[in-house]
Amino acid sequence: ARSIHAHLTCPLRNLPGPDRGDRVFGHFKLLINDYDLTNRWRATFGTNFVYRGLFNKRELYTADLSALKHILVNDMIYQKPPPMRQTMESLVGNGLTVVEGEEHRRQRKILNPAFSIPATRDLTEIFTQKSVQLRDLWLRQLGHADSQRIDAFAWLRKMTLEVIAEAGFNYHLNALEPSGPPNELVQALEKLIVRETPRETAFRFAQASIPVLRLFPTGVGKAVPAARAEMFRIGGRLLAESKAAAAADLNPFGGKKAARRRDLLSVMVQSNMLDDESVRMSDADVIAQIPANFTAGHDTSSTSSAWLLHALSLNRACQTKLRQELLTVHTDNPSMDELNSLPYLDWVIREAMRAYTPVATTFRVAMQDDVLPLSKPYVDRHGVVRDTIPLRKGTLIRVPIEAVHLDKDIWGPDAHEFKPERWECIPEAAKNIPSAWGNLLTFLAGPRNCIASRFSVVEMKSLLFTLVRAFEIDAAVPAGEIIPTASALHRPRVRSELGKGAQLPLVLRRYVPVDQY
Ligand code: HEM
Repeated sequence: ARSIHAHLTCPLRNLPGPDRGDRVFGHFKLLINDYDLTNRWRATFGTNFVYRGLFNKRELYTADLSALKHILVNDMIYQKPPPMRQTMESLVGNGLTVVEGEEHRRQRKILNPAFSIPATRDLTEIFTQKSVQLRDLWLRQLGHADSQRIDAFAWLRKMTLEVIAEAGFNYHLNALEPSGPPNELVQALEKLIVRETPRETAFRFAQASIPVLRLFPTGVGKAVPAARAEMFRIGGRLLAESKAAAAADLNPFGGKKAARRRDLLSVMVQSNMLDDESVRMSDADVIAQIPANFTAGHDTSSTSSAWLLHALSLNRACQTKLRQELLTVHTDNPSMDELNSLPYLDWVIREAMRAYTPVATTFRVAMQDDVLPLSKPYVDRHGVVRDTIPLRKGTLIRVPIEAVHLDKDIWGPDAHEFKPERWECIPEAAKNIPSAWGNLLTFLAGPRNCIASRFSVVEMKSLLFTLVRAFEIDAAVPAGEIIPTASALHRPRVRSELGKGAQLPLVLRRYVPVDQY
């Protein structure tokens, strides 16, 4: 009776939106199969609408900038949804991506120095080294041929995994080494790439609300224990090594001082040696940061870099202009400051992160009743104009990052086009987007923004710097053939080869300066 009453009096019931969906799945099955569905609903119902989640429960979509700002800034009220947290927690333990409230603030304070400007400056050498390694591997594949087709996404996955392992935890993977033995961590992560059926995904979500269902793991749930055990075993070993290195560094009789280690793990270990208890973490919590950052940083980085190359492959003029700028730098190993001094490189990255948003969606749940402010009023199902959205505790909210990036009211009629030059003078409306970087929601905003935004942007700059100076990059399939996956992270795939999963075929040619022909 209580749930029927809650349904009938739900404050979202008057919002516009699609007809109620399946009795059990609501619109859930449609949403996890169709990457464009919410965009079409948005075009029909406007900036704020209601749709149905599992068990036909009403969920809110809002792309209103004031509402989004309110949600993202008030992290104590709006938290990650239990199914999202539960899957992550079972995998990574209590790392930064999982914890909420005061514990999140505490962990974030301890981890922030590892992602500061000086720390990123030190890590740039690793970004460049790995980019050069990838460039040389591609050159070797090209051999004496005029051109070579590659799956750039598969290579970028390996390269970004190496970067995060080394820059994050001083861990050497050799994932880019084609003839090397298989690596234990790569194998652990691969165990997690499980293709779930929509039914299995729905069941996993239902497990968050109905604990007894957790006795029956399926899909990802089945793969998690083995992968988690492996990651924590490796994490424990890395922590022991990092502690030994820090101790050797402190010991005046320990012989030659170890080179100062800047990786994330070393920063945490050093912080644990300070007297201030508020910046100390237990060993278990330190170890939990390793899988937390691997999972948060690996797929996102490879996906973002893939879309960057895709954007350039479709825009030869922009690629040439970028190459001209990059060739003005007379070194193969630019510093972070040299990379940051290249304006066109910066525009290209911002524009690719806008036009091809990697993390397209995230979700929050209201932990208490609240009222969302709106920057523009909306008209409800009965024709009444409303200027706020009241919410009940437990309401799930879809944060449509991609929709904000492609909003014609914000970016103008050419919002869907890739035009780096727009960053010379962005529209006033774009300055109202809540943001942690570049007037975009790529790295979200507020206290839970991506801790590694600086790290990721410099990594992408290093990669483009190295690859665009060496290769001319073309699309291997017609433009409309590359579409995103329907997941929250939009990986690239080929429309006519969906069975192959995520991939990005590209054609490479060695770049030869005109005067060397
Ligand atoms: C271009 C690549 C990346 C993109 C687009 C990206 C995007 C994001 C987004 C949108 C969030 C917020 C998710 C949410 O709260 O719902 C996030 C959080 C996070 N990201 Fe990234 N990320 C990237 C790379 C990385 C890397 C390389 C690392 C680690 C080295 C990393 C570590 C994290 C962590 C730890 C959080 C949680 C922060 C917190 O809750 O305080 N990310 N990222």
